[in-house]
Amino acid sequence: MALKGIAVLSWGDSYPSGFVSIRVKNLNTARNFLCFAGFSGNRVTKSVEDENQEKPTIENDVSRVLYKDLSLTSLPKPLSEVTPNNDTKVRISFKGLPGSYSEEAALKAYPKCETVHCDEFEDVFKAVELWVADKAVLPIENSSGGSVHRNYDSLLRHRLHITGEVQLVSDLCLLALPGIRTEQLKRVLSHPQALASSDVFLSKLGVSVDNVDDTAGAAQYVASNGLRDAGVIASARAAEIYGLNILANGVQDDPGHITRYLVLARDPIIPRTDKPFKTSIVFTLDEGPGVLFKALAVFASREINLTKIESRPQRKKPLRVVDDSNTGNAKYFDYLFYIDFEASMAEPRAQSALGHLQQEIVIQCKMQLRYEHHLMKPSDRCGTQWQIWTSMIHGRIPRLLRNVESIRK
Ligand SMILES: O=C(O)C(=O)C[C@]1(C(=O)O)C=C[C@@H](O)C=C1
Repeated sequence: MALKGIAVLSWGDSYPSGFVSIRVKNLNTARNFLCFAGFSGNRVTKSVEDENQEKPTIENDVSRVLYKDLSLTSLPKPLSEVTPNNDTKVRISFKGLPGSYSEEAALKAYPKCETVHCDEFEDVFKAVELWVADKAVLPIENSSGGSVHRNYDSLLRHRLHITGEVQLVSDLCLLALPGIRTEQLKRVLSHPQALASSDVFLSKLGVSVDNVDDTAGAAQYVASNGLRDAGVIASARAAEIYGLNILANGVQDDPGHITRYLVLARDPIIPRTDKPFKTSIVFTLDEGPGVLFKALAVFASREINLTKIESRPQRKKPLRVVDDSNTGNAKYFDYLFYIDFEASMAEPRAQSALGHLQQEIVIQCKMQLRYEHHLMKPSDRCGTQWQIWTSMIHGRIPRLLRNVESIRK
């Protein structure tokens, strides 16, 4: 596994957010229920960094591309090197090459950050877990393709906390080598999502399409191989970095095509009420009529707005009844339900909603919130990751840390 390249870029904003993890267990059915929750601010409101900073230049971008590979085997880095202070930049890991939309999202959130590009989503998480990066920026859904399911699944397998959210309107461009005209293109390379999002435009072009891992990777590939018959769907920044021309911009079918990214960190933030917060939870429910309805009603009855609901099969126990014998037994998938709602866990209505969910919808459940009291060092990361906040809210201490670990595997 290799993390390739580090970049320094600009702009952004960050959100206050914290992260909550809830775990519930239905003792009646001996079925484990897990809730897993987070906070994230629901919109970028203000840059945390000085806006009068030096803007990115081609020289900076090229040097970024030329950064030598980072090997995770040499990690973790000493704390002093990775802890941002007045003199050091926040390091943000993302999937893709410099010039990808994920990097743009990282720069939107943290204008002066140093970006750490990773080949795989797993590496994006690991970069933060191993202290190569301070935070990660991860696409979680987009307005045309919906949820990025694998990243929902990955959230449960890793120890990171959701601490913010960034939304990026992607202006998709058609790029090609200098001197190449649109009529000369026989194929177009890009990330499958970017290709899908510009389907109408590409159909009119009458070209074949090739999937590549990320939009900037496609730009780099065409540029470095001198492919004269190939175009790329990528950002204007990718054109600048890899020396391609922009033949057309705004080629996405939906002009307002938005990708929503999560900001992940090793430490959660403390829930507050002075800014808009979003809380994310994940749980499983017992089978039965109206159970999901009752679970959602705990929010509706408190006028808590839900912004997202997603369900994913529970991998460790995907089926409730397994019967291929045609005897009439139904097969049920066991699902994890992910819900985002607009409220801070510092608000009594959010506490009471989750308390209600815990006490009445999911019987005898346990709940815990992830909370970090102090800066973690690599050595005590595991031990302090799961500080108990539940006792402050619910007057009891969760006892199921072990099970929380197991659902991640
Ligand atoms: O390939 C990139 O540039 C990415 O950042 C990834 C990604 C995605 O994962 O959805 C982000 C936004 C674009 O619309 C297409 C691809």
